[in-house]
Amino acid sequence: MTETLTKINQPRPVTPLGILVEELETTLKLAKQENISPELAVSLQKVYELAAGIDPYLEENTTNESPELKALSEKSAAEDWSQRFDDGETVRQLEQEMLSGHIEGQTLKMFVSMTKAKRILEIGMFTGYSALAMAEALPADGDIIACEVDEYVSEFAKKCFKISEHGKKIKVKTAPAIETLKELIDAKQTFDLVFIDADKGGYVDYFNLLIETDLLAKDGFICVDNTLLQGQPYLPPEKRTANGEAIAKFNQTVTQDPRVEQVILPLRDGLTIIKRK
Ligand SMILES: C[S@@+](CC[C@H](N)C(=O)[O-])C[C@H]1O[C@@H](n2cnc3c(N)ncnc32)[C@H](O)[C@@H]1O
Repeated sequence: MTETLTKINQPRPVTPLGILVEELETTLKLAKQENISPELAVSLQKVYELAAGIDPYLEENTTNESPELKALSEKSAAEDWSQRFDDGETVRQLEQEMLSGHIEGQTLKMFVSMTKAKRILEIGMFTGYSALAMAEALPADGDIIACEVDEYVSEFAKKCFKISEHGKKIKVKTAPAIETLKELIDAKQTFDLVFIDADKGGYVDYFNLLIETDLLAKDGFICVDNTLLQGQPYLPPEKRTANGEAIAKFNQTVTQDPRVEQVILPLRDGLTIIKRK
């Protein structure tokens, strides 16, 4: 491995749990400067250890990612995304934190195996981690259509797919996802599993298109990422960003929709699983 690939920037916390652990570290530091009771000190330490131990424990006890996924993840972390944006190579500011990673990738792989999905649609590919993770669980004649709006990151992902025997199952569509979805509907395409992980403001439209057409197979599943968006949907509404507001609206839309049933898994930044009733 080259020196550049091993020099990995540490991702900032972008999940409710990651943010909670960071806040607890600050709380502990502040508490140590105060004259707090030994009971409060013990209690705070216990709260911190309970929260901070979860992610490392999940990492330790989840099947390792493949060498190809590990390489893709390291290559994505080593890329200077701010520079690519400043140079006009990407159409928006991308960041390594967008990548789903080991635990979510393995979860998606499990869903593909459990549902015996053969056709997958991904809306929002970035450097291709989740697409390749799902491709690894697909049978040889399975396929994934991966939608990505950014040309630079599409090419980045395609290069990573070439080093995996499963990469050939992934077909990248570089265009706004809504256009690709409409093309797929016109072409009467149907998917067993759809993973939504793109612009949060588009989630409601993607969901409605999937449910109202045959794009989602009759007994198909939709997985939706970031549905806890750093805690914003359940924190005071006045503190929400535009993305937080979009996710709060999306969750409410799904909850009130009588055509579907769903569950939000508190995995990473929240992963919702939806099926038609
Ligand atoms: C969170 S990342 C996807 C991460 C990826 N699924 C993974 O697990 O590694 C979101 C991606 O969606 C793309 N995107 C944003 N808006 C889009 C749109 N309207 N159509 C297609 N892709 C879009 C962004 O360029 C970005 O690469």
